[in-house]
Amino acid sequence: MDQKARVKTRAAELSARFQAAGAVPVETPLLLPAEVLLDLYGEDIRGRAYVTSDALRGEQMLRPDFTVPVVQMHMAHGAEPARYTYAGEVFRRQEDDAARANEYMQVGYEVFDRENPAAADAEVFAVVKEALGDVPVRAATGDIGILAAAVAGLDTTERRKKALARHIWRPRRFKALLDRFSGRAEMPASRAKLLAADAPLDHGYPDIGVRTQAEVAARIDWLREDAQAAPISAMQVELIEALLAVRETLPNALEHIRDLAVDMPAISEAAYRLRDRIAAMDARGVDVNTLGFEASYGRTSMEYYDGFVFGFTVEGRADLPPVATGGRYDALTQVLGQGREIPAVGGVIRPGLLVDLEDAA
Ligand SMILES: N[C@@H](Cc1c[nH]c[nH+]1)C(=O)O
Repeated sequence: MDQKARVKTRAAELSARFQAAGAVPVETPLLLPAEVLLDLYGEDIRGRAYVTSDALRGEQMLRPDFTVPVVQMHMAHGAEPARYTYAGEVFRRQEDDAARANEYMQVGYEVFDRENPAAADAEVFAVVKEALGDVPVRAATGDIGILAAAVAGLDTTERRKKALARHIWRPRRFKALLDRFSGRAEMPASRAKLLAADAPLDHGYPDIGVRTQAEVAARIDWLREDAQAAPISAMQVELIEALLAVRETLPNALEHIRDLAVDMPAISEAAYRLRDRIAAMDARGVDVNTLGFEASYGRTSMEYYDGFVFGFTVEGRADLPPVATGGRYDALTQVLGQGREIPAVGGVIRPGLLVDLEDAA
């Protein structure tokens, strides 16, 4: 059998497994409206989606994933609770590694259930893990909700918190902002000059940039206002950095995070959710004592994640993308829900990688 046909067969097996776990098979269009949906993925995918124009329908893109169209479909006419599975191709441009596929299959499992989010997290993780069988993978878990709560709890202006929350996904920019907001980094001379000028927009040459004068003025206003705000305290910065550095087994991570929560009460709720998730995973037979938790895990993937995140990577093969990934995306259901929302979590397996690994075994 040729390789593509084998991958399809393997995908059908995975899909059958997910159906046996309670999921209903669904299909989504290959072409999606880019103007409405592309921003929901965040910067990485926005730069990597194949977008084309259509005179009648506006910008269209080749499906970069299934989660967004499945959420859209569920919010339009799905009954609750719901479990879905899908199998098909997704498309993402590769920027630096031509050897990586720009078109590959995903088989997914998504749970929309408001009853018990911790149990749903554990269910998705366990179902995906079991479907991976014996291939030598290493699992990592994280929680975007803990980071978001820590940022929301900072003692600083709303705008700064918003800026930091937006940059959770870009660790270097996040760090640079934190340095700036805490006064650890000096303001660059060029900016100091800009903020000091009376009429910074009267620069004497035509506007050729992508921003309008009004946008530039608004940005300068915010930089001025920000320059007046009190710095974020050194202690709060240290707490955030200590949190970002948490990287140990789940039970140890929980303990560590609870310690941090003493000085950072804003993360207490999220720490309870982590505790409940660990208990739910344990109840599903996951060996939580050896499972890793990295607070920074998932900070470079889909920007719709806002809670539990996980991935399975191939042991000793850092060159390969993860063979399975997933996470919780409660807020996405609200964005696409037109007034409705439902907690939701899911994950995908790449059957193409699985076939390669099984061949190599
Ligand atoms: N859609 C995600 C995986 C996922 C499914 N459900 C939740 N997350 C991806 O393609 O990376």
